[in-house]
Amino acid sequence: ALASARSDALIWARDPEQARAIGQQHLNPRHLPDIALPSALRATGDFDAALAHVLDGSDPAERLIVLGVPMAGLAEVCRRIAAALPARTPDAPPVHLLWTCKGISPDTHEWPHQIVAQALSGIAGLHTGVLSGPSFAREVAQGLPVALTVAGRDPGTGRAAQAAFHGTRARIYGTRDVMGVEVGGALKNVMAIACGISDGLRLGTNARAALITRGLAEIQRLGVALGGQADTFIGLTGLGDLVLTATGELSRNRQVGVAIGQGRTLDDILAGGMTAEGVRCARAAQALGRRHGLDLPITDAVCGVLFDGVAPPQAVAALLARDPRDE
Ligand SMILES: NC(=O)c1ccc[n+]([C@@H]2O[C@H](COP(=O)([O-])OP(=O)(O)OC[C@H]3O[C@@H](n4cnc5c(N)ncnc54)[C@H](O)[C@@H]3O)[C@@H](O)[C@H]2O)c1
Ligand SMILES: O=P(O)(O)OC[C@H](O)CO
Repeated sequence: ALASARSDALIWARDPEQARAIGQQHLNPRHLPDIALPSALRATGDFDAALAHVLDGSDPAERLIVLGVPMAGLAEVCRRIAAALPARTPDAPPVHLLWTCKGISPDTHEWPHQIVAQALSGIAGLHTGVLSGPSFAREVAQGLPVALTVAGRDPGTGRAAQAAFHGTRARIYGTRDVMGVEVGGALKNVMAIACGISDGLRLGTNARAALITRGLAEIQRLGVALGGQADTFIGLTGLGDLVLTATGELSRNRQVGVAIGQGRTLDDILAGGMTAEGVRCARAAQALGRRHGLDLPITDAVCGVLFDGVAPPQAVAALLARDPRDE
């Protein structure tokens, strides 16, 4: 998206072959082989050179790093940045760092901002935030319009992202509710698996609408308990991303659910190495809910089906048989 309007966009890829294909052929053969990337897009396999390129930027929009790695790679990339960043004085020009990953660490139950803080806090002039919202990578790469939200403690981070993306097909909103944005991004993946299972079982569009609506209530319940703002969950990073992921055929989390509803096993579905963050974070979401004494029935049902051998029709029957309650 950035390279559609800027000549200074540079991708770092850890695989030099991938960097060469993106930088020279303007193609991403592994993930989007049929889409021509902007000719202005440059790429490198040299991590230090990519970092130096950002530090050389003359304004905050140029000194912006966007980490497009999954949860599993976030800590490692942040540690690499911490190790490679030259010592900075408090008056050094600000650098803004965003991450796009949506999830919870399955082992430690940490949120992305906590993982980033562990690796990068205390570095002078480095401001961090999360970039989230309804955004299938394929559609972004095709240059189709997209609206996203940046959440960061420093309002300058949202402004830097707005300036960087201005003139592209991406519109950026700002908020300071990092926790609310991260809970929405992580939990919508679990709800997309639930909707996929329902659709794989051919339970109909009424059932899907019910899962989206009650799923949103569940996301908001957990998010508010963890300190997020209730309004955030009806914005782009909550309702917006939930609707996209629960209904859009491009969603990998939804695809996992559909395949399970159709009778395939999780091991079989994930054997090709697909990234489906909802699978990795469902248990952590369940554990956090229990720790806070919250009722998260759809998350419980997804965990039951994914990990505890509960048959999908049995999970549906259990959800329907719950005691009646007010909405
Ligand atoms: N794909 C989408 O449509 C989309 C949209 C918005 C947000 N997200 C979120 O962004 C994150 C990344 O998603 P994705 O689909 O791009 O994932 P992906 O699995 O395609 O990985 C993206 C890139 O990160 C690289 N990578 C993985 N671990 C790394 C590491 N330790 N160091 C360096 N590079 C590493 C991969 O090789 C790949 O090139 C996920 O959390 C996802 O939920 C994805
Ligand atoms: O393909 P998914 O299910 O990981 O969803 C991708 C993005 O998170 C949609 O905003």
